[in-house]
Amino acid sequence: MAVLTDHGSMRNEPSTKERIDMSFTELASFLQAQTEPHILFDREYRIIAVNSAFRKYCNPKTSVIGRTCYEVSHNYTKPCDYSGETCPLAKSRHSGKSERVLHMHHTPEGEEYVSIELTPIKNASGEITCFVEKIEPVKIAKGQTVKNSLTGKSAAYTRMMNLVEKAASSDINTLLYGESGTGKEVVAQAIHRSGKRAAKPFIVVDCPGIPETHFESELFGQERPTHSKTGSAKRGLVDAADGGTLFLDEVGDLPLSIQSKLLHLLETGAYRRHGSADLRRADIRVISATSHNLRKKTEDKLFRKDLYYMLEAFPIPVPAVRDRLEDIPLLIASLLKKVAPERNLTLSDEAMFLLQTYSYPGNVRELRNFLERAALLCESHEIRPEHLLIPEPENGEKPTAQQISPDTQSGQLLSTFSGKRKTLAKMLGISERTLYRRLSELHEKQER
Ligand SMILES: Nc1ncnc2c1ncn2[C@@H]1O[C@H](COP(=O)(O)OP(=O)(O)OP(=O)(O)O)[C@@H](O)[C@H]1O
Repeated sequence: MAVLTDHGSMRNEPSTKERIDMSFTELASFLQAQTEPHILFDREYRIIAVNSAFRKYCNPKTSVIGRTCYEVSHNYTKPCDYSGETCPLAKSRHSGKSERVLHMHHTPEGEEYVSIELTPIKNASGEITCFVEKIEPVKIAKGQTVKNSLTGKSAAYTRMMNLVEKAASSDINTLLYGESGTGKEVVAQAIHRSGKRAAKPFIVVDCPGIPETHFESELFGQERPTHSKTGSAKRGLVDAADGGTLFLDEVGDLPLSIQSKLLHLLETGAYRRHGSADLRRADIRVISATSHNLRKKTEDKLFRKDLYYMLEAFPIPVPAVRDRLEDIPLLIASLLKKVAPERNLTLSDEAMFLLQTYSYPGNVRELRNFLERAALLCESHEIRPEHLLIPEPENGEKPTAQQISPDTQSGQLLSTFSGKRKTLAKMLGISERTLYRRLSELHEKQER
């Protein structure tokens, strides 16, 4: 097939058969011509070749050839799926097809999310001989763990990040739903900051916090009273958000009387200040959040159906902490930088164990509270269990070795616990030898 090259001339694109017959050298030369970072791997995760764009992106101090992708990109000693992440190579080896995933990579600027497209290369007998990986940095999540932004690399959080990235590239009405404290406002801010309205205001409407009698004037503004000489007109939040984003937090609490006016604004871009007949215009993007079942509210006639469908054009579930337990160590690191930036606090293995086995009904907010309190109570550099004041589990049960399976909290803990295995065994009430046996059983189950 003839295709147009970057320089405007025509060249022949190799047929599928020719591609399959390509030697590694020819593949490496193909990669070199690509503008995005590309890597060529063998089946054992070892890097065979990289292009110049990859060297620029990764800026390695020593050669990466012969090293593994998980070591170079993640500083891991084992493939990503052993560390609780999705591994595109393992997926592609299994499916025989191209796989696309969002991953967090180590780069000279810190950790950043990248979109990975991995294509298996097959020989003439149809066997996969190597893989080509294309890496595209994702703007939305740049510098997640170091900046005041989104933190997480679990499967549930990565699924959300994929949607967040898409929402940020458009102006579509977005509804974030998830339990209280999961970080819906943080996600809304990230969408705003990564979109084309980033330089314009991000205005929060705290729906439960505004009394119904004041809602209209707060949201749409108040005209100057006709007979008043002293009073002045008041700008509303819609006006303040002009050009930017209006974030409707707990939108289910929006009074019914306001819902029709908001619907009119969303449909026409026009609204009236309270006490005025003049139409005003606002160019806003709306992101809403709810921790309640909004659909149920529409069935109970507490929320207008037409407004619900308008607001939920692009729904994004924000996962609860219990559905992304492997993110806890990352969240702790990120939150400690916020709550005690000067102190370089660390956690004892026992404290880490407690935080990784708690159920978090209050989600990230609750984790943040534990750490804020611990930072106050802890006078040294190490947070210990007595500084955390974690409530006892309601049923009084501590995790046991018997509960360890890939989908239980203890199973997750085994894969992600960052402290010493000796402490973990002690906290679980088992010997180190049993712990290692459980761990290898777990890996075997995950491999299948
Ligand atoms: N991914 C994250 N990384 C770091 N901190 C986070 C993250 N998500 C949430 N937080 C912190 O958790 C707290 C709660 O976040 P946020 O207010 O966004 O949650 P919410 O879901 O909007 O809560 P609510 O439903 O109660 O309004 C905040 O202190 C926020 O800084």
